[in-house]
Amino acid sequence: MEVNTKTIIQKSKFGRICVFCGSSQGKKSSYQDAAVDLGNELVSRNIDLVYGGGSIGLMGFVSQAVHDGGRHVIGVIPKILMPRELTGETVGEVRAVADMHQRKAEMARHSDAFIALPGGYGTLEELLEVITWAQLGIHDKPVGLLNVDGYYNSLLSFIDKAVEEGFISPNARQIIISAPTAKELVKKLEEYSPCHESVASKLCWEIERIGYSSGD
Ligand SMILES: CC(C)=CCNc1ncnc2c1ncn2[C@@H]1O[C@H](COP(=O)(O)O)[C@@H](O)[C@H]1O
Repeated sequence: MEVNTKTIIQKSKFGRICVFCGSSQGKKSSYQDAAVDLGNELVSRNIDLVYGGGSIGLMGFVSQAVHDGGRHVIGVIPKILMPRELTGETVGEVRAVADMHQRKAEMARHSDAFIALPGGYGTLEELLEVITWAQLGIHDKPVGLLNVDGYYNSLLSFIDKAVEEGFISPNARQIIISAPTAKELVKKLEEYSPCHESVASKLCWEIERIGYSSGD
C-alpha cells in the first residue's frame, strides 16, 4: 500500500500550544516564514493553537497557517482590542477577556506548552512571565524560544550573564528551550521533562485563582 507521507499526522503529547509573537511582522521575510512554518508544524503534529487574537504581524501568519491546516485556533483578546481596525480579524474561536492580565492567564490555562516567536516588548513580557512562573513552580509546562536567524542570541547571552553573575540559578536556566527551527523546537519540547527545582515548590499556589491550571 502506498503511503502519502505528507498526510501522515505525527502524534504529540500536546493538545494545544500557546504562541507568543510580535504584533509587527519584522523587517525580514524569514520571520514571517518562521511563523508560517511553526503553524504548519503544529498542524502536522495535530496540535491546536492558542494566541493573542487578531491578524496583525506574526500573530496573523501563525494563526492563519494553523487555521488553514484545519486545526483549532483560540484567540484570547481583551474587549478593548476587539475592534477590527486595531488588531484585524481573528480566525477560529475568539475568547473575549476583560484585560491583559486575564488574557495571559487564559492563554496559559488552555495550553500545554508555550513558544515565543520573534517579537517586541509584549512578546518578551509574555515569555518572561511564563518562565518566571515555571521557576516558582506555578506550572511545569515547557517553554520554547524559536530563535529565528539568531534573533534571540543577545537575550540568551544576557540570561547566561545573569547566571554567571548569580541572579539566575543554573537550574532555572534550563527552563528555556531554544532552537532555530520549528521542527527542532517542537521535538525538544516533546522530549522535555522539567528537571529544575522550582524555588517555591512546597507552596500551594492558588492556581485556580491565578488561572494557570490546565483544563477548560
Ligand atoms: C492599540 C494597539 C497599539 C494595538 C496593537 N495591537 C495588538 N493587538 C493584539 N495584541 C497585541 C497588540 N499589541 C501587543 N499585543 C500583545 O503583545 C504581544 C505582542 O506584542 P509585541 O508586538 O511583541 O510588543 C502579543 O502576543 C499580544 O498579546
